[in-house]
Amino acid sequence: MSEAAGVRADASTADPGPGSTAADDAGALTADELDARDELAQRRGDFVLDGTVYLDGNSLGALPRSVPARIADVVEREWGRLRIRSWNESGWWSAPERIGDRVAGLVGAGEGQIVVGDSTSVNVFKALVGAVRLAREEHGYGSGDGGGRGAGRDEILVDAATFPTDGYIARSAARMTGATVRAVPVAGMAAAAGPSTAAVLVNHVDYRTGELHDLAALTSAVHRAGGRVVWDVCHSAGALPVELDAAGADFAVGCTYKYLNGGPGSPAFLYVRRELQHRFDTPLPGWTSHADPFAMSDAYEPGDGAVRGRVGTPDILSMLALEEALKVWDGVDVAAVRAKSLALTDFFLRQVRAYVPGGRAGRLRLRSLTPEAHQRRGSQISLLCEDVADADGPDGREDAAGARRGDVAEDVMNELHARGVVGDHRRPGVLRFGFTPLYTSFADTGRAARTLADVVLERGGEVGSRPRRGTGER
Ligand SMILES: Cc1ncc(COP(=O)(O)O)c(C=O)c1O
Ligand SMILES: Nc1c(O)cccc1C(=O)C[C@H](N)C(=O)O
Repeated sequence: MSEAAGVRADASTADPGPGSTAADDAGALTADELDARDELAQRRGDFVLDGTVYLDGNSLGALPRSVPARIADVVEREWGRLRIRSWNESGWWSAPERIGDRVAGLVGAGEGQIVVGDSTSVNVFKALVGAVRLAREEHGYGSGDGGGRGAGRDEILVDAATFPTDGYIARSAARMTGATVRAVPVAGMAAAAGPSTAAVLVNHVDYRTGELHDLAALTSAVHRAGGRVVWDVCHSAGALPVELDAAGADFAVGCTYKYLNGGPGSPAFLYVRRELQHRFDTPLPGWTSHADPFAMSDAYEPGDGAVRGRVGTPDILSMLALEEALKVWDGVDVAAVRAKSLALTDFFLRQVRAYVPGGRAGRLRLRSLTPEAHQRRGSQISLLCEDVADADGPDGREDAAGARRGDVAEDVMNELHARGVVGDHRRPGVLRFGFTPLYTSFADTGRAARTLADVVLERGGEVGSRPRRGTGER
């Protein structure tokens, strides 16, 4: 048995910290025991993995084994031999809605409400402008861009910690619609929504900290204020139950290359709630969203249903890679994925705390930015890693001259990569570890925690001082 696999995750010796929810049955089990009980364990074989511990599926998911052969078939047979016939005979034309329905099942949406295509950034634009236009129409200000200024419903609230692209696009959407943007921390968003709120744009899980926000409660609050809400579910789709329909979400966007494993740059998705679809006034009314695209008419007449979210020709190769990748979800219950995700992140935190007691590793300090409470935790753990011997404060900040000093977290992550543990680093000072329950094992997780401890203790000047059996290892 490897050392990592033999680590006992004993909640009584690890220090789970205030508010911890770690004292569960799993707390007394080793990685091997947890892997033996894991009902998703056999899914790991569906992916191409090597000897590294891959904890970066929240940026780019691993390759499902069946994708290369499917792509070869699409290229050689569907494109190479069937050529133009494939738009109909191979189902290329209807792929955005067909694959949208497959994604729908993973994000709590009924069929006919999701279309796959474009990037998340482009879909944020469609959804946000659509939401502003809808809110204005509902409040009698007309849907004309710019027509709402001063008349009310002229504000877009954006998650203050948003992934940057959402904020950039929101500011452009605001300029186009004559609205203004206000950045608000998600915790204050419900209170901030009011009579001037047209639309609210929120990340379901914070990409930097891994904090999970309450989609249902915030959606209700925005609705009570008369606004419309757009959820960015990039970091929750495929990681935890999203429940778009049940929450009454208006719009949602998400990417498919993270927990859905669609591949680099795989198409994103757009959800428009069924009752709103006929009033969705897209700012990008491309020809493939037309009611009769091949009429090639001068006049735009929007199609019905999810098709209205389309723009131009679908990116078939990426889209069909995604469709194949989604087959790993056949027979998988998202609730089981969530349960395993929480068990993995609990296990990781317990192990790190046991190996680096008090988060102190000589001159380095580790502190979790990810909420302890399960209902507020996504599927990643973010650890702030600072060099406290640095008199000017946390690494990575700008000094008085505006120069960015070295970020010790970046060095630590580079060293983790060199030792076969792949997470990522976000400035300043954040080590991110994403846990994809379909292919991450508890043995992987134990090895990652142990390697992290080795690296920070060495870097912090406490070489070789990691407790070898601090968590009750056998
Ligand atoms: C929350 C979030 N939104 C949007 C994006 C950007 O998506 P894209 O680059 O596919 O447009 C990302 C990641 O890149 C993200 O994490
Ligand atoms: N989309 C990415 C890319 O094209 C290159 C590198 C990283 C990404 C990411 O997805 C980053 C990710 N959204 C994040 O949460 O930081």
